[in-house]
Amino acid sequence: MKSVSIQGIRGSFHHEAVNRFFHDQKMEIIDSPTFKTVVMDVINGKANYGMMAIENSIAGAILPNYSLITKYGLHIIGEVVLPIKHHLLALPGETLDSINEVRTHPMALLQCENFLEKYPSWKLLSKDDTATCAYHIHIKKMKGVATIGSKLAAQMYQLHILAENIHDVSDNYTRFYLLSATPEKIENFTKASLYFTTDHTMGSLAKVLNILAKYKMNITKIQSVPLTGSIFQYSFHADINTPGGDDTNYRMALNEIKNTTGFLHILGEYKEDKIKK
Ligand SMILES: O=C(O)C(=O)C[C@]1(C(=O)O)C=C[C@@H](O)C=C1
Repeated sequence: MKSVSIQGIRGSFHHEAVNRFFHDQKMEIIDSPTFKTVVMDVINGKANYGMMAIENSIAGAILPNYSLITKYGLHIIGEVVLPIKHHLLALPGETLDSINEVRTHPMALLQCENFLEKYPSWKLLSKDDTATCAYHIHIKKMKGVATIGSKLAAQMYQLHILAENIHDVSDNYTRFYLLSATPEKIENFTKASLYFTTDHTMGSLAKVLNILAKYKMNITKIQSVPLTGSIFQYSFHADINTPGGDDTNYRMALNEIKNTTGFLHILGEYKEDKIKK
């Protein structure tokens, strides 16, 4: 059976992302405490793949993860766009009145600010991941303590849902990359992740963007990341839609971009995950 390392433990949104990507295919889930250890699991062959959150539609990009991917030369072989539905979970018998502390992942706290503002007396604690909090509440029988997490976590750790769908914005999505230590050829890929630098001359980034426009490549995301070893110089990550099937235009665009960039790496060519509402 193939394995996927996730940041956090089973029942987390990373676990949900694995389920969405692999559907009915049985995968072994490897719990890993940090994004760095997920990368190490993949590099050292402990896991075939790593699932890594890269951005949230409300909170934005997880910048250090871009650097982890490039520093360790990982390949992006898939994408998951997961609707994030947050629920308030606690031991059976608890009520909104009996709760005095909420512990969960900082992203979850950020995404549920409006709900939490209604309960100013609650102590809010940032922890490693939503599912680990659910597990601890269950195993240590933590009275008066709630977490914010998924329905999967509620089921797995026998917690009750005290309040459903407490995220501020109903359209709340997190995008994840599926990572591998070796490249995998994905037939008819519809998306590519490019990583490049431009020099500090006027219009150098615009040149790259114009080439992509000329070949009708839609940019779905562009992210600048500080270039290690330099002061205020940046590398760029661009995710683009590719036509799928005939990749002639895409290849021609890459050839032209190479001439205008310091370096150009293709981090992955994979299938786009379309948002399903
Ligand atoms: O704590 C979890 O359950 C996670 O999977 C982590 C994480 C994140 O890294 O942003 C994933 C998706 C949600 O946006 C909240 C938390």
